[in-house]
Amino acid sequence: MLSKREVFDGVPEEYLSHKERYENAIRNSVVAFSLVRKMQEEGKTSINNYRDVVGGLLGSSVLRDGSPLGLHYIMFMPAILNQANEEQQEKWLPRAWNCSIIGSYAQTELGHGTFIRGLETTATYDAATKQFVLHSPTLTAYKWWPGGLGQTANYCIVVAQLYTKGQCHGIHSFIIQVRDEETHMPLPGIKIGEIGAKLGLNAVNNGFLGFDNYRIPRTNMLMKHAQVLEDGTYVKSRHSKLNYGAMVFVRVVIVFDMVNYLSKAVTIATRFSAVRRQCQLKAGETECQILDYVTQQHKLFVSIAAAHAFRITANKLWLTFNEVNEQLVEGNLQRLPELHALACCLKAVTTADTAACVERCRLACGGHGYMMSSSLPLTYGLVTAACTYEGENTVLLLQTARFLVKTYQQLDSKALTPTVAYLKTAAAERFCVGWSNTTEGIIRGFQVVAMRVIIMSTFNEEVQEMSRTVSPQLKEVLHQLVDLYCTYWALEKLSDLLLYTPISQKEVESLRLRYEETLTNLRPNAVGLVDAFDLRDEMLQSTLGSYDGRVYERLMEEAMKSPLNAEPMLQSTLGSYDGRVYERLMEEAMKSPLNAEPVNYTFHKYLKPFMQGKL
Ligand SMILES: CCCCCCCC/C=C\CCCCC/C=C/C(=O)SCCNC(=O)CCNC(=O)[C@H](O)C(C)(C)COP(=O)(O)OP(=O)(O)OC[C@H]1O[C@@H](n2cnc3c(N)ncnc32)[C@H](O)[C@@H]1OP(=O)(O)O
Ligand SMILES: Cc1cc2nc3c(=O)[nH]c(=O)nc-3n(C[C@H](O)[C@H](O)[C@H](O)COP(=O)(O)OP(=O)(O)OC[C@H]3O[C@@H](n4cnc5c(N)ncnc54)[C@H](O)[C@@H]3O)c2cc1C
Repeated sequence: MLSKREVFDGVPEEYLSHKERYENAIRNSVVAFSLVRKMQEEGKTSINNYRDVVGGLLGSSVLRDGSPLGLHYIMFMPAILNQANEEQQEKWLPRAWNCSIIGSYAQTELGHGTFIRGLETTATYDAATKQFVLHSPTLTAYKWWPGGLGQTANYCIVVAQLYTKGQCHGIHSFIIQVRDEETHMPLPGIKIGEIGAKLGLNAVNNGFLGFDNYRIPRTNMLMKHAQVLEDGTYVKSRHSKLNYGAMVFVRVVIVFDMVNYLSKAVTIATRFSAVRRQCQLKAGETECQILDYVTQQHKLFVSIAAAHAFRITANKLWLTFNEVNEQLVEGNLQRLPELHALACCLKAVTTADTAACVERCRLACGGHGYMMSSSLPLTYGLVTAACTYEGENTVLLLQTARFLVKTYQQLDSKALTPTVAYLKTAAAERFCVGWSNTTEGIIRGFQVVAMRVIIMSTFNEEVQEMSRTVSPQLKEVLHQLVDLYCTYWALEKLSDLLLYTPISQKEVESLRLRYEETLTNLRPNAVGLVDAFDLRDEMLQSTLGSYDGRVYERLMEEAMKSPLNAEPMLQSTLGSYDGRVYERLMEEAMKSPLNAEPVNYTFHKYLKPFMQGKL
């Protein structure tokens, strides 16, 4: 059995080189995912329910800056489940599930990420040989970003423009072997490497991939929805967007991911705020806990409420995802647009809010929040990436807007799907809804705003669910969180409410008072509420947020681990750009020490034994 960090034991990741981080990540990942394989063998996890197990590992301290094996579970396997026919699933899923092959998901190119109908990689069918010819016609056609592709994966799902009989049929997915399973060398016609250092997720090994007339069997096109017959005849899918299914799944999973990161960040900041004493409320008194300042409560408490709101929302979205997918299996596509719009909206809103809240948690901790040892900068780097990947937030909100506008236009002619039924009520009240400073009144106000601007998603609090399953004391606190979350956003979006609802100045003033009262009411339970997230110190990995409150001792212990305290200068800086973006990006990528060698030693020492089940 491998020891967790046999080479770099005791040296925090921040002090490892780019190459050492990758080697460390491979070592930690094969140890971590050997556990998943053990759980498979014991029947404790299966292909259809491994989300929580893998999610727990990917959010854990062992893989705190991502994993080169993450995309294998997050997109490679779900894409096979979602887009391969039964015969293809029988061939590929068992090997993917026991990790005898490691996959990635290659859709984005140097030149295109959002506009996927503009992707340039081509897959041209050759009926004479019953093969597809994959080709990257330009540098901008190179796949760029796929997680794990740099030095780790030997297969990947590639999204390419399908050509057969001289006609283009748009983007489709193909499963493609990119490296030799024995030697791990790139196969002939494959140009592959890693893209270089990033703001965060530097253990993910994001890669680039170019094809030079690379041939694959016809049966490597994923054919659950659309097919190409042996003679080159194209059979189209029931719905052109069924091929986009893998992205919908990941957007749903990202909402759960945000709950984990937001809970961690606000636990760290709230506990630190209970330990940290700074300045006096009254001259001559002892310095007070910074958690007693209303300004600190304003910074932090809405994040506690948001973590609960996002968790309830994520669970509801997961239920909707499964409901709609069961209907898709039966051929009922009616709710697919609603699921797409929901997944877009909630991925965009939860990632943007979480990134803002995590940054606010860092700022609430003063200088100590800026230390890597606090874990807040690392957490920010992880969540801010989610605002971009799996669909850039602006673009996804536009997709939701498109769905809401279409729904509004069909308001009188079409039955509304569950999540937009409120539009009928808001319309019926002809926007003259009376205002009340209650949770229900605020939600109704936002429904009216949404009705008017048709781009606000509404907030669907599960208050009833709480009243059935919690004690009166807990219900009171949870109601305080609901109140806080609603009054916070009512005050944040006051301009919309003033524009579109009859809220009066007097009611705004009482709303403000109510907000501060709620902060005060929540104060006694603030630490208890973050303790309730039940995040162990090993998960938080933070000098500021440890359960025992020994903040200063931990800060000093961590500082003494810096090699700078043991020896003189380290590090150097990188060159700057001259405006030739794609060529410069590729040149910079090639500077990565990982690309200096065709196969990193960790393949033969760790990855290959892991894939062969010998670990
Ligand atoms: C399982 C284990 C999990 C463990 C947990 C792990 C924890 C870690 C969690 C997360 C880590 C995630 C790591 C992810 C790494 C990143 C991967 C990537 O980034 S992969 C690449 C992602 N790329 C994108 O998302 C591209 C974004 N662009 C698009 O999606 C599309 O271009 C578009 C913006 C939607 C536009 O598409 P298109 O031009 O084709 O459409 P339009 O012409 O605009 O027409 C829109 C109509 O099409 C419908 N539509 C669009 N998309 C979909 C869809 N996905 N599903 C259904 N319908 C769709 C839309 O409704 C419109 O319909 P109409 O209005 O015409 O009726
Ligand atoms: C950490 C990380 C991991 C990733 N992993 C993967 C992976 O494993 N596999 C993969 O295939 N991809 C991956 N990606 C790529 C990711 O999916 C793309 O970065 C994302 O889709 C955005 O595309 P882009 O970067 O080309 O930006 P662009 O599409 O060029 O967008 C740039 C900006 O232009 C604006 N914009 C673009 N289109 C519009 C529009 N229609 N309306 C208004 N504004 C617009 C937006 O402000 C946007 O931010 C990853 C990205 C990151 C950051």
